[in-house]
Amino acid sequence: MLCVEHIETFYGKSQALFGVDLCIREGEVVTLLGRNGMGKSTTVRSIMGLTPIRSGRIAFGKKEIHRLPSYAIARSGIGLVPEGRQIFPNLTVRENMTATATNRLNVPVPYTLETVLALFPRLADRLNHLGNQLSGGEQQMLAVVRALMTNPRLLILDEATEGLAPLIRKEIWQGMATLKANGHAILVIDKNLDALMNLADRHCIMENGRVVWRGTTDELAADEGLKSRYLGV
Ligand SMILES: Nc1ncnc2c1ncn2[C@@H]1O[C@H](COP(=O)(O)OP(=O)(O)OP(=O)(O)O)[C@@H](O)[C@H]1O
Repeated sequence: MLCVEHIETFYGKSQALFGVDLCIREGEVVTLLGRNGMGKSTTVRSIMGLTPIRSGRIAFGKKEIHRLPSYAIARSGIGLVPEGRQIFPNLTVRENMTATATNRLNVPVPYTLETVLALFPRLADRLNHLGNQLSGGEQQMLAVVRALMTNPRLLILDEATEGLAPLIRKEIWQGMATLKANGHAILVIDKNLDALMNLADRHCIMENGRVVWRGTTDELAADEGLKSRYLGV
């Protein structure tokens, strides 16, 4: 579904990615792991065209996307929940959910207010509140819901649970587990390794702009050294 092949990305003269490869198949949940500053967000920014790659190739389905502007990449079916929950603060929760809702890819059963609220029931009581009246966790759920309302084929979460209370985090992971059970493909970056081990099929560990390890959850669980070496846990 998503195929990232040997991409190199720069910030000005400074190279951040050195030949990153990453593949996500239909229905798969894949993580990008690694300490701070290793290139996880840059990989996501590269996929979304926010920091265009300098070399390599990115294909989504049958289409090459790496030369497209980021709005066109999003329209091709990738929903990003970026770091720092960028919801509309002066729109209500309901308006936030419907403002960008679309079904461009003609998904047979598109998300509706009801189906996304079933994933995050907490938001149902808040429909008429303004975005800026929500707690951080509720804003993050709203950011996920807003991405889902565009009916993406792939959802990307970049640090979606950063700084949230454990209970709220749990609710977000539960929502993600339901999405996975429904066959949704998800790329997830998070520091919450236990939750990721429960959720994900495969993991890629990044160090200094390269993927230095990839494997299944069982393989990651079996290798304590890996965790202390690359993840600091
Ligand atoms: N806007 C930017 N301008 C210049 N350099 C940047 C910029 N954003 C990131 N970098 C650099 O690119 C490298 C990769 O950073 P990136 O944010 O992708 O890492 P990360 O693994 O996502 O870490 P974090 O968890 O801290 O977000 C780092 O060396 C970082 O300093």
